[in-house]
Amino acid sequence: MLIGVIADDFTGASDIANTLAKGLPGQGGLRTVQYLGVPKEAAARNVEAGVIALKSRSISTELAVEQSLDAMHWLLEQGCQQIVFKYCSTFDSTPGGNIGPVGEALATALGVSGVVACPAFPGAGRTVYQGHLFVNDRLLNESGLQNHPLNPMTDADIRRWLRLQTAGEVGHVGIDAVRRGPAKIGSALRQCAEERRVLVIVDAITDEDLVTIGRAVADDRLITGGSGIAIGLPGNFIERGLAKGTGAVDFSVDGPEAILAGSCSGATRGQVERHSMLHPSLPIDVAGVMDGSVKAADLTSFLLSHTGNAPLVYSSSTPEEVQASQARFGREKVAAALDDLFATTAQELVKSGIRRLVVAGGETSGAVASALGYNALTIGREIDPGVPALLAEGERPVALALKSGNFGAPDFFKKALQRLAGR
Ligand SMILES: Nc1ncnc2c1ncn2[C@@H]1O[C@H](COP(=O)(O)OP(=O)(O)OP(=O)(O)O)[C@@H](O)[C@H]1O
Ligand SMILES: O=C(O)[C@@H](O)C(=O)CO
Repeated sequence: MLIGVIADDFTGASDIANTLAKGLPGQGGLRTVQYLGVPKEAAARNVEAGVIALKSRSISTELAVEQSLDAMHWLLEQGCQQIVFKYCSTFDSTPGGNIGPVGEALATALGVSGVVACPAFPGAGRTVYQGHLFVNDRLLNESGLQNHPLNPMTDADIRRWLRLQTAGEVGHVGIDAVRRGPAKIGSALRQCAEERRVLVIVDAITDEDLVTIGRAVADDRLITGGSGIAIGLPGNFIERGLAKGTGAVDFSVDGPEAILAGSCSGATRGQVERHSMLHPSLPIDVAGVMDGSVKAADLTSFLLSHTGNAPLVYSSSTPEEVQASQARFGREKVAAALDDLFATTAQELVKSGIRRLVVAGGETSGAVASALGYNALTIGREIDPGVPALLAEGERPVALALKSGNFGAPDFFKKALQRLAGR
């Protein structure tokens, strides 16, 4: 294993696994596997990039640091030369959140400083300019992310947001330095290290900027960012003859299908609206879930009775509805109840023979993937930017798409089911 990634949620892990497996056009990517939590056993020998999916974005800082360090140790034991800490391209975290503390703890453990922190993912509209994060043409705090159910993002200046979480000062390398090339980026990062700035927000607006940053950090032990930061990394190893460039695995799994959407993000709500016009779809009554009158069995029987027609169940709601439920039942309680519901539903679905499963939302996907107990998922072809097809191998293979809330085209659900079946 050459590159080891510690991802703070499940869909984020799939996202960066997709980038590593895809690589750059004409160059190829790395043979990549996504692990659900820190594996107990050694990785298979042909794995070139290992991505450990944690569920550490919204847990206590202490636990997030502990789990991330465990993951780092396992990855180093597998031979990794480079560790990447993957967080959300919209920098999802609270002011007391985990990006800063985990980044600093990994840097201390690896004895490094002046470490890149860059959430840019231009393919999904996320760019960093003058230390500010944009989603398409909007500042982060005006992009809809200010209404996120778990971590409302209310400041687009991610230097300032990160500084709320870190022990030390945060550095910044602007786009001018990035455009002057790898050597300039390297010297700017070294300067930050000399000033004892452990984490350094680096501007990036295009994929080319990210490739340039990738070249600048070819020999760095630690890199942090969104999936975009990995665009240039496979090439460093392929060019040196250390990786073969074989990348994503082609597979197809046909059979009964289901879609579960727990994300309330704008893109998912659009996908739900579009899909439910033409396919059997069941909205989840959140109050019913909270009083115990809506159960997993209700969701399962709906989905199983409509297989063949791409059935969907969803809790996705508008920001106003989410706020009303949270005010009535408590933010954590309602999230836990829904995550549990989706997890149990997924277990029952797979037991009943579902072979293709599409899940929308990072927390929701985490709950589902943990409940299904898959240890390792092979990375297949990209469905939409940031979302690969995943394969849980075994006697009865199950193909999955774990979609970040804000990812995917409006017709994502249908497209994902087709891609999983190799169509
Ligand atoms: N109707 C609802 N009311 C309140 N909370 C909800 C509702 N539907 C879902 N939730 C909770 O909101 C959270 C949504 O987070 P999730 O990570 O799944 O989606 P997301 O944040 O859009 O995706 P990502 O993290 O990939 O960007 C989950 O914990 C889920 O249980
Ligand atoms: O980086 C992103 O936007 C996604 O991979 C993600 O982490 C959303 O949960």
